[in-house]
Amino acid sequence: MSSIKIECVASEGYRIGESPVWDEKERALLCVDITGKKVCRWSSLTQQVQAISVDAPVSSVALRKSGDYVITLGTRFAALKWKEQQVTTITQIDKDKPNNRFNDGKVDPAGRYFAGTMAEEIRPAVLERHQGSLYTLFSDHSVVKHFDQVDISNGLDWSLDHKTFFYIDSLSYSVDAFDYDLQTGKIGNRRSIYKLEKEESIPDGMCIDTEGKLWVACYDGGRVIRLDPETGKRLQTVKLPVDKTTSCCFGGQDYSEMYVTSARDGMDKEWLARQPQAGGIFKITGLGVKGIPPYPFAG
Ligand SMILES: O=C(O)[C@H](O)[C@@H](O)[C@H](O)[C@H](O)CO
Ligand SMILES: [Zn+2]
Repeated sequence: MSSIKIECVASEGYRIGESPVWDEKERALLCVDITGKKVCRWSSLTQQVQAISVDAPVSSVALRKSGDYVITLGTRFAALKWKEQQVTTITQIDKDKPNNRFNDGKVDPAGRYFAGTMAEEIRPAVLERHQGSLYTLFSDHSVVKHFDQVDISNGLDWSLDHKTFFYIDSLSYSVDAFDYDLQTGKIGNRRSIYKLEKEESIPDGMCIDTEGKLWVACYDGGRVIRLDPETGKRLQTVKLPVDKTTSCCFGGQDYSEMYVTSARDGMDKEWLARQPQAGGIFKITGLGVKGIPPYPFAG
């Protein structure tokens, strides 16, 4: 049995830290602070964070095949050049919904950028319901909407055989699966594979490991849970020293470390005093399982 170690590697105190992605080339962890309107990069070599401020809530970041990054910014898909600190809009969605913004996003194994939207929150998990949709940005920069009526579009990933798409609409308290067609990027046959237990609270970001098991960050649950999508059983719980754990990814040497982002929005003074690391980035080692490299956007 391996021994699990949890370390806060960046205590920047992000308002809503999200979308951790390992950038192997830079040996760095990318992430965003959604309401803090920042894209951040923590270098494992220097242990320092660099941040680029942007003009709207930035909800996810992904690698790009041609180098640099793509982001979801407000209701836009955009390109981000890191060195130049330059943001260029690729395309805009939800134009008829001025109160919407993108939330979590991730690139599929064929290089398409999936990301969903939600209404802006009044406070955590309180918002106008059913306003969100799930979108895909293709490499030719065309966009497809898969479905609407989403509350809080969140975690997403693909099975190792690329035949299943996993997805979380947070307020359904469920982790769902769809059949996935890698050739076309189409999804279908939605079903629930896991319903969160009360103390697990709200399902948020997620990622898959090399054994095909899902890791889900539980917002207000202060933990990540490992699920078997085949049996619908929870296999493991790893608790963190903060309640608002938002998302997770694997990174580091051979993708053997897990990185977990967290938030502090919605916490009062007393709560923050009890959890001074809220909004930090955590590194978990000793899990005894690895992840897979993130796919870069092909466009
Ligand atoms: O991190 C996200 O994905 C959202 O943008 C957050 O706001 C939380 O998930 C939400 O508050 C929990 O329900
Ligand atoms: Zn999220």
